[in-house]
Amino acid sequence: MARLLPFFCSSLSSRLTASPHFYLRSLTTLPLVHTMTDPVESGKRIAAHQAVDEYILPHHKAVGIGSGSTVVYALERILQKPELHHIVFIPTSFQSKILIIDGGLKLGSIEQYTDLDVTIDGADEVDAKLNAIKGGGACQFQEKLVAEAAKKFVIIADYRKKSEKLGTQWLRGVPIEVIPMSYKAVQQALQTRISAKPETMALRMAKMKAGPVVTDNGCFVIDAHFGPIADPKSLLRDIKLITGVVEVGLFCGMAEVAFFGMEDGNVSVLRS
Ligand SMILES: O=C(CO)[C@H](O)[C@H](O)COP(=O)(O)O
Repeated sequence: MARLLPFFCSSLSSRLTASPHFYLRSLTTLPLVHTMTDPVESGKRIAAHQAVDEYILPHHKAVGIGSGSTVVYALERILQKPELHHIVFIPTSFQSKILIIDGGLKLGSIEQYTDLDVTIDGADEVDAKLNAIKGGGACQFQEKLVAEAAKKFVIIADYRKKSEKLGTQWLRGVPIEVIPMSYKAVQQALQTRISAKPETMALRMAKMKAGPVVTDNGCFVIDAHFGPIADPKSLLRDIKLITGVVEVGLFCGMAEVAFFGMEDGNVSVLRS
């Protein structure tokens, strides 16, 4: 686990380019380090462990697994609980598929399992009404698909993600997945056709590769920052109506609960 941490402390883009086998080997073969000095990593872990303990239960049959660095701690907890190992786990990205496989857990697909007991996932920002910005790892389409298939959608995050209003903590913008040939048209429409104007907007570029980030679905991502978002649902609706938009990283009215690992070592739980 200790070797796993520097990898996940690195930037989102390097997360996408580094080999997932690196941390999965660490997850399954290295002794776990139980004392953590980094409050962010420790926050992710305590939130993830408590959420798994409360929401992933031995009678469950199919569970969705989100993407990102916090989800690794959910997998860590699942691996510690043999009574959960009969469950089929449904990934939301290449990253979470490899996590499930290398953890020796049962892998299913969203085509096989359309009704899930619960989906557990990280987030980039969560407001007081449990609306969330997601897609920092460019996985928002599959994450939304798998979250919508679940009876319960559970968010796990560290204290930095907790906010009163979306757009005030996560300043990189709302991730918008688009069909590649449409990215210019979508950028133009974002400036002219929706009521909330983006303050900043950029095509997400890859690191260690010339050109844009390409999602697991072969699409591009535009990050559009709108400042504090007054009405996340109506912004979501407006953006989705733009031709070329595949999915928007605004998850409105979906989460049943969010677990935030706080700096003081406690977990703050926000329920709907
Ligand atoms: O939405 C996501 C990926 O598309 C992640 O869940 C989100 O970016 C949070 O990541 P992390 O747990 O690494 O902070």
